[in-house]
Amino acid sequence: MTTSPAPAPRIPPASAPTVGAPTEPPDSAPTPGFGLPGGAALAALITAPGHALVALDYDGTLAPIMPRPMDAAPAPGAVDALRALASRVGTLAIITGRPVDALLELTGLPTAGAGEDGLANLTILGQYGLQRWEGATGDTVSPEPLPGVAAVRARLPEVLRDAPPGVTVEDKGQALVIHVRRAADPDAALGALAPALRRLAEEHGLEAAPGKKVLELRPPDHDKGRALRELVDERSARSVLMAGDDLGDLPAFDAVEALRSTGIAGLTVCSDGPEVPTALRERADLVVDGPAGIVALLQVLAARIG
Ligand SMILES: O=P(O)(O)OC[C@H]1O[C@H](O[C@H]2O[C@H](CO)[C@@H](O)[C@H](O)[C@H]2O)[C@H](O)[C@@H](O)[C@@H]1O
Repeated sequence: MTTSPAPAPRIPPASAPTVGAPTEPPDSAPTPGFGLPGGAALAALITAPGHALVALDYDGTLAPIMPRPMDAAPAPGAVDALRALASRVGTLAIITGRPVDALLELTGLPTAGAGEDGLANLTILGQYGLQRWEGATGDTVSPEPLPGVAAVRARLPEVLRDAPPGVTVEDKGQALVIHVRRAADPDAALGALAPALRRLAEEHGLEAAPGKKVLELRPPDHDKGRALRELVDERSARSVLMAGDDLGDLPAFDAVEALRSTGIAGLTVCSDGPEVPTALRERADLVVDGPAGIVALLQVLAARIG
């Protein structure tokens, strides 16, 4: 006989400020049902916020999924919640597949002199950690793209010659994303294109990483797990929260679990929705209802930290 693990506690957005673990007094035991170790991490985050690192994915977590990438604006209240939390925790990070410049444009966060705007503790790790933006300075560090990216870019028109209408390419400079969401049958389109795209990526030293109605052709050896681990080490964080919604966030969930074994309290949060992979939902300590639920959680955290 097999048994399923108990589902993670779920906090609906509207009631997040009044129910569940985030409203527990910091010095109380975790809410029954909101079990350790996630509850311990939440308590640590609230009682010692200066040593906490809060990391958030963007698409599907801080912003609702949209048909076109350029339309994915932050959820209502998300930017205000980020601002509120940035001045209250040791490190606030957005760890995203997006390029830094696209993220700054979508969120409207300042591009320079951000420290003056209460965002000194905000770090953006773009393109799965390849790029880095610091709120304290407004500076972005971004390496040269791998040569394989240009080679793949040149070959893509030929590989996508017979792709159905609605298949598009997002060129991120360091990576190329094939989007099928606007095809008549997205899953069929991706199924038909994926083998050739995977071969193309492999030929040029890139990896093909699946996501929500996309296949990303991107440099290997950079994922959100590595990005999160390195930031936690650098900041000597004692507690870490990671929130995400897609397969690209799983390595960061792995990192949180590995960090727990080193004594760092960790909490994984799933921003739930119709396309969230089961593997991610099942791994989360806490499940909230999409970006609205994430915003409510961030608001509660900011309020509890005070
Ligand atoms: O790590 P993330 O911040 O979640 O970024 C991952 C990818 O997200 C974007 O694609 C996803 O969101 C789009 C807009 O809602 C949607 O149209 C698409 O189907 C989703 O897969 C983004 O376009 C990619 O570059 C990111 O890598």
